[in-house]
Amino acid sequence: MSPESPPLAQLRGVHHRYGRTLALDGIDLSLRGGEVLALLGANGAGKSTAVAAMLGLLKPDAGEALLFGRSPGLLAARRRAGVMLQSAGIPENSRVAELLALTRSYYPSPRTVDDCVALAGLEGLLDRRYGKLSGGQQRRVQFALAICGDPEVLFLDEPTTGLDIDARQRMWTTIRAIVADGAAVLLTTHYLEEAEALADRVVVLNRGRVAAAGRLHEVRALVSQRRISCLSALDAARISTWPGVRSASRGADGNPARIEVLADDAETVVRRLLAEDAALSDLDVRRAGLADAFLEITRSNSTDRDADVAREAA
Ligand SMILES: Nc1ncnc2c1ncn2[C@@H]1O[C@H](COP(=O)(O)OP(=O)(O)OP(=O)(O)O)[C@@H](O)[C@H]1O
Repeated sequence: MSPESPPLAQLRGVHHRYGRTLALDGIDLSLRGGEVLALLGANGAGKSTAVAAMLGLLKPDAGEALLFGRSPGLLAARRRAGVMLQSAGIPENSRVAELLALTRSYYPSPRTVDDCVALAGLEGLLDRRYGKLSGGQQRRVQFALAICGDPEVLFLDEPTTGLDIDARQRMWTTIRAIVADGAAVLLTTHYLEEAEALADRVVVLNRGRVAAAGRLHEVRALVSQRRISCLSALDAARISTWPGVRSASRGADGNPARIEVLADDAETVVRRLLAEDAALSDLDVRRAGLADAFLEITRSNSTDRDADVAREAA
């Protein structure tokens, strides 16, 4: 993937309201071949609305959506894209094999049925009626329908919700293989470890605006905090009052001997920990993960926005 390659899917300055609710407030997004872009945000942040606009399922009030440089409503553009949405609207009485055959028929050069079964984990499910499958099995069928056309762009709206760990890992493996072949994937997820495992780039939405965007490590680096972990008998409540410490807790990983400290100034805090507890052991210091970054970005963004609103109201 090169930053110069033209975007396969794009939103430009998109605004959208549902009645009085401002769902998208000037969003720019672009998705290029060979990358996974993770769209993150709290409930109601605008992720599904952004995906719907990219697919031409809703017409934004302002701005434009482009799929392969064209209107996303055009059949020619849609036949190069695969979609897995939260509400699938799949007929319950149909058998999985029929659903797969019908969806494959929409695409010019679909994957073989065997490939779809292997990639989506549909072994033993082809003769079953969709409505009789478990939630996780239905999710796998939806994934198979999304990838069966061998699409160049794949939209996955919370694809692994309801999947067990094995099924989730398998879907991740398939997504990685599809991207390695040059496709682009737009993924919305509430599982930050999913974004961490798959995404090249991350866009964090907050109240319909882009709160942060960048490569995974750049977004993570927006958070200067470090997570310090060690075995120590020191009092966690007392550590949490030290300068440079955001929080301290004991036994977070189930081990009552372990203390975890979230610190802005890791070096000073580590020096003091070592000075106060000569028996301290198993020290580990790491950059805060995407989950910490996400929380901090959305929290500080909300605070800024609240301040804006308060200023406007004044
Ligand atoms: N059809 C609709 N009619 C009215 N309001 C809507 C509609 N769809 C979404 N909204 C509102 O628009 C905002 C953005 O919703 P959206 O579904 O895009 O968020 P999301 O980030 O996908 O949330 P979630 O993580 O819960 O799926 C929310 O305030 C939501 O209540």
